[in-house]
This record gives sequence, C-alpha cells and structure tokens, in this order.
Amino acid sequence: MATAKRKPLIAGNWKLNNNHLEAIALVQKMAFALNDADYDAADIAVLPPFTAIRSVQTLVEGDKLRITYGAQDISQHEKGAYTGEVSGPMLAKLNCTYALAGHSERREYHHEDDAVVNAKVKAAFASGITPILCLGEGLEVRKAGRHVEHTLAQLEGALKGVTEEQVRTLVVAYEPVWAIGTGEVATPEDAQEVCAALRKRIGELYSPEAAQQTRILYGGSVKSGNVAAIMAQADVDGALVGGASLDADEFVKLIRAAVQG
Ligand SMILES: O=C[C@H](O)COP(=O)(O)O
Repeated sequence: MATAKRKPLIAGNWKLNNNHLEAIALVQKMAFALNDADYDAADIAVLPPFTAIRSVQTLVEGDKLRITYGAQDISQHEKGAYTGEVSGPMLAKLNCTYALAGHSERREYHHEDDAVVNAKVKAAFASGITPILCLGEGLEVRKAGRHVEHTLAQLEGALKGVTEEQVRTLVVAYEPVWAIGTGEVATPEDAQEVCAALRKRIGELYSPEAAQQTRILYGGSVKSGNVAAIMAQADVDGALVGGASLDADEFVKLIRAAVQG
C-alpha cells in the first residue's frame, strides 16, 4: 500500500513551566529563529499552561506567526459546576489547534482512566480541536513484555465512539512512561514497534486509509541529538517534547534535526 505523506508535527509540552511573560519571551525567541523552510517542513506547536495561552495567542495572531498552540488538557464537560476545569469551547475561543488528552501525568496524578480520556478526546473534537491522545506503558508493563497489548487497549478505550472522519485528523502520542523526563529514551526500534502496532489497529478499527492519515508521535526524553533516529522510523510522524521544548535554541535545533533526513 502506498504510504500517504503525513506532515511531521513537533509539539512542545511545557508542562508546569512558564508564566505568561516567560511564555511570550520563549515564543518570541522561537519565532526569531524559525524560518519558512522550518514551517514548511513540520507543523510546530507549543502547549503552554492555561494561564499563558492567551498571551501566546496574542503574539501568534498579532505577528502572524506560523507557530500553532494548544492546551495540555481539556475538560470532558462543556460547562457547569466543575471547579478548576477548562472546556473545549473556552479553548476553541482562544483558537487552540490542539489539546492533549490522557497525558501519563494526568493519568497518574489525576487518576484519569480510559473512559475519562475517551470523553476528553470527544470533547476536543466537538469543539473543533485536534486531540493529541497520549498512550504508553509503565516500566512494570514493559518489563513483562506487555507494552504493545497495554497501549492498544488504551487506544481502543480512548477511541470509543470516535468516527473515521475524526480519526483521520487525530494525533496519537506514544510515550512510554519510563522514558518521560528520565533521560531514558526508547530505542528507535522500540518506538517503531508500538507506533506500527497502533497504526495497524487503527486500520483494523476504521480503515487502512484512515490509519495512513493519523499522525503518530513519539515522546519521552526526545532531544536534538536523538530525534533524527526516531523520526527515521516509518510509523513515527513527529515528537511530543517536554524538557527540550523549554529552551528555544534546543527546540529549534530539535525541529531541524527531526526533519532532515
Ligand atoms: O509530553 C511530553 C513528554 O511527557 C515527554 O517529556 P520529556 O521530553 O521531558 O521526557
């Protein structure tokens, strides 16, 4: 089967870093370094904390930057008595392109299970936001050799009720939990094994054509020095980057290394 061309996506998840002033400084520095060839080669996104999204929006729209942005989480609810939550319509009003759903840190520290993640994925689509669905196994599961079945079960749980049309635009991020923020990177072959299995299962659940369109990212200690080998894998379409996205010079270097090839 001919492989459709998927534009790489390099997304920087800032996690709990950068107030709105620091966010402006970081995006300005990125914008100063990036050029049209970079934007043509990859979609480039930042995922600031909620409090900085408005500042990033103002900068991006005011200067017509080709950097896209999104949120690190999205409520499964649209409105009502849900203290602390931020809804899809609120994020859409800020012109967010993406929202993470099911990041392992949300699953671990906020006890989000597959049903909640599924509701968040659907909430994002309902507001015209592209969910970046995060999946991945912990160390115990990896050691037991059950990483593929574990990640596929998370995928199936998160996609209940998601249509084929939606899944074509979905972004999936495979992030082995043991490789997040630890300096421990999965080998390119480890990343490919799971990303290929995810694409195959999307093909079985929907259609091979849809599976060829879904972008699948790898995340977990991705840096400018290791991204090229990961991106060289057939089923890896980009990276979800934590720590290395907090430094503009390193992030731009990483983006360029990711698309050279
Ligand atoms: O969302 C990003 C991932 O959790 C990876 O974080 P990291 O690049 O700091 O390991």
